[in-house]
Amino acid sequence: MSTLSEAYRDFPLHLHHIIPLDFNSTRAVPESHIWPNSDDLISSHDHPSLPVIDLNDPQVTQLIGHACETWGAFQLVNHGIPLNLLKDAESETRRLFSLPTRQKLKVLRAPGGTTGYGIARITPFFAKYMWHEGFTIIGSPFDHAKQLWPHDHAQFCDVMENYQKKMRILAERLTKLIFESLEISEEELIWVDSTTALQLNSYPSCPDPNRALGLAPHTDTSMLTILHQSSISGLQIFKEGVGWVSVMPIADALVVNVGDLLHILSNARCPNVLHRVLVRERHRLSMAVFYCPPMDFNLVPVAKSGQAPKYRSVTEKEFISIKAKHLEKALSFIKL
Ligand SMILES: C=C1C[C@]23C[C@H]1CC[C@H]2[C@@]12CCC[C@@](C)(C(=O)O1)[C@H]2[C@@H]3C(=O)O
Ligand SMILES: O=C(O)CCC(=O)C(=O)O
Ligand SMILES: [Fe+2]
Repeated sequence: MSTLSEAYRDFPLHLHHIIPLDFNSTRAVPESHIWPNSDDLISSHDHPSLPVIDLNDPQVTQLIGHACETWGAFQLVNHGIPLNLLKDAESETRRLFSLPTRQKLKVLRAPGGTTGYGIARITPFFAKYMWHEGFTIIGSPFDHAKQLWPHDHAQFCDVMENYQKKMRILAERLTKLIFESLEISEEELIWVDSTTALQLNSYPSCPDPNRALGLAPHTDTSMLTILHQSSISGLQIFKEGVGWVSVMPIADALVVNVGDLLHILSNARCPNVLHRVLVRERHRLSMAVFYCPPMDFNLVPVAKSGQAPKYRSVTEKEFISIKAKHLEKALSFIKL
């Protein structure tokens, strides 16, 4: 097994855990999409906010290291990704989700597949459905784009391929800075064969935003994730001792968060930050790039001197399989 797609092939989903609601023809939130404890969805405002880091800051290594160890996330400015690429990617994302439902269903994710249109993979673990539709790209989106726009797919493909390429370079740069600050020695293997998955997210306009949820609380199955959110708020991260903290959209900034794989590799020094997405009356978009080492990469926890390893070593593919079956309980299976 060598690719991300292959890693998920053994865990096919039922179609009702893939096909989104037809949001265009839904006037009220159906029972299936109403989440209990909706009080918890109203966020408070008097709490610290996520650090904002300038990639050109002379202290950037320490700043990023500290943010990863305390919050497991930060906002990044001056990241070097061309701003018109962010804009183009967002507008291509909008073009995709604006298509009629029957058109989007042509590129529905296969039950054992990873790429294409559908709801979040984590859906089967929750009693309620999320107010969300997604489109996952790994490598070239050509085959799907050609089905969506038989004569007009070049722009979508160019933008999405370029976006992945640039984000991968940024993810590598950030990973190197984090490794340097945590004193994790680099293994060549990581830089050569790492993969990225690009997840386009759409949270349709919701008639009753306080009772629905865009994405249920989850951690990402990645080394790190680089997210671009549109100007509409909704993302929240859970901070130990504080609670749910909203990540306020900053124009042109990127949100970077620690995933499960860096959490393991850092011997739990970096929290794999739990996050969720609230919905709004207005349509919200986001684009997430999941940066993952090669599938047979062996995650060996690197402890600070004098500390014992908290997890046993595990290959990425083994961890992905455990997580596909057990979701948030996955880490308890490798705990020492
Ligand atoms: C590389 C990845 C990361 C995946 C699976 C695969 C492709 C799609 C990603 C997401 C995107 C939406 C949230 C999430 C929780 C989901 O359900 O699908 C993510 C998941 C993970 O982080 O586990
Ligand atoms: O839409 C967002 O702000 C977050 C998306 C997310 O958490 C994900 O795609 O894993
Ligand atoms: Fe996420």
